[in-house]
Amino acid sequence: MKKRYASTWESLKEHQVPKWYEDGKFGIFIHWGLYSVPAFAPQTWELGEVPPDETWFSNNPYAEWYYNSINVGYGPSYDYHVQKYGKDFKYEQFADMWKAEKWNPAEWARLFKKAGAEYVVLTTKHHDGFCLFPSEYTDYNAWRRGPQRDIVGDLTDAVREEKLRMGLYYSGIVDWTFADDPILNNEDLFHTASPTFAYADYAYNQSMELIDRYAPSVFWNDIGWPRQGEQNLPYLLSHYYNTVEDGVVNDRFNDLFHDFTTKEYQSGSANRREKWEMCRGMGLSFGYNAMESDDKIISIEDAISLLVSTVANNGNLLLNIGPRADGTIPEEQEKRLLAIGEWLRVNGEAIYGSRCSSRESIKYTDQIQVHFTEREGALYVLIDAKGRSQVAVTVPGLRGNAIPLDPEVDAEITAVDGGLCFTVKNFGSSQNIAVFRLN
Ligand SMILES: C[C@@H]1N[C@H](CN)[C@@H](O)[C@H](O)[C@@H]1O
Repeated sequence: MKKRYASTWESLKEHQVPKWYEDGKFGIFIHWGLYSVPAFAPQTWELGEVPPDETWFSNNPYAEWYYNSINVGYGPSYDYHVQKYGKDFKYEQFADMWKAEKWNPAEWARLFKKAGAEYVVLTTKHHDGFCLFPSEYTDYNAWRRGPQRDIVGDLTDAVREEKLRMGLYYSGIVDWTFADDPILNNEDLFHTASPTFAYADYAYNQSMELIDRYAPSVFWNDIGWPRQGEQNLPYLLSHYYNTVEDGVVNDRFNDLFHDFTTKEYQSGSANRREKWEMCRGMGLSFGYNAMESDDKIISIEDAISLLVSTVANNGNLLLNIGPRADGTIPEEQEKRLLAIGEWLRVNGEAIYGSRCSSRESIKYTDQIQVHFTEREGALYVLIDAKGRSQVAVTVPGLRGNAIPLDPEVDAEITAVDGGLCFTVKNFGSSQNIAVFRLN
């Protein structure tokens, strides 16, 4: 019998994180929109590396923040805009330059499948207010302008064709088509955040549109929810769960409710006792930044290391791609997705469907860490030896027979006082992260 949720916080708190989300572990985030046309941001810091103050916001590395970065009227993006497009060029003009002329949603979905992802989360409306779906509440959308397609619907169909889960991102509290005072600190961010009841109703109505039309498996709200619309949330969320029984929501609803908590780069905190998700771009930006070349984005080894450390601590990794305006995925991003998929094809037994072990990760040095996961009664030992071709680590409290999941891994495991010593002489194709099943 399908559970019905009442529009009360008490009823919503009965919602459990669905098994697919606990098991899935790895998702692909996609930031695509008008900002993909200029595709520019200075390469400065990771979120959380510096305070969210004027220095951050006037040198914002997030290319999807291009509107605000030029709206502040100074800084690298403003200078770039004036030089490339001219002082009088309005951001809204990008709506007729974005054509997505090479976009093939089925190709994207096949790549995400090969990458080993279990779910996808696409921006439906980012802070700039441009919608990637035919909203009844604004003509500022990809059906009427630019691509003249239902981007959300077309990608949802393609993703589900590959038997992956489709999630939708919505910028709940920030929409620069309603309020666009320049943002130079977090106070501005939450003040500027569309301070009207009219906007609160708009956000509620568009969220209902997204739920009723696409039934997303993830409703990924960003930054917060309009204060004036907080009283709408219990109904909105109960409607979501009554529509999408195994749906999940994140923790960006003004700390009022969540299924899982979120980290973003170095910002946010993770508690291994509850489900959380780590999101980041491959470089410093979520939207495509044409300045971010192959040597400026996360290495394959570090991406897999992040996946392993996140999963071992009860998290999911939502790794972002920033497609070009024409609908192609930059080769350096595709290369990383395929390499992660390759690693998961060999070592995924320790990842998918696993659960956090009672054994906490062990950090021997900055380069050498050992993580643990458990699945179906087996313990998995994941040895991450960043940048090393060989390694020998003693893991306390282990005994028994350890088998490498990758037959190309050349390792010796010997019983020593109170533990097992793993001597890995060759990591094979496993990117310096060797996984062993302990029976
Ligand atoms: C996933 C990221 N979330 C931040 C807000 N923390 C956004 O400002 C950013 O553009 C991106 O969408």
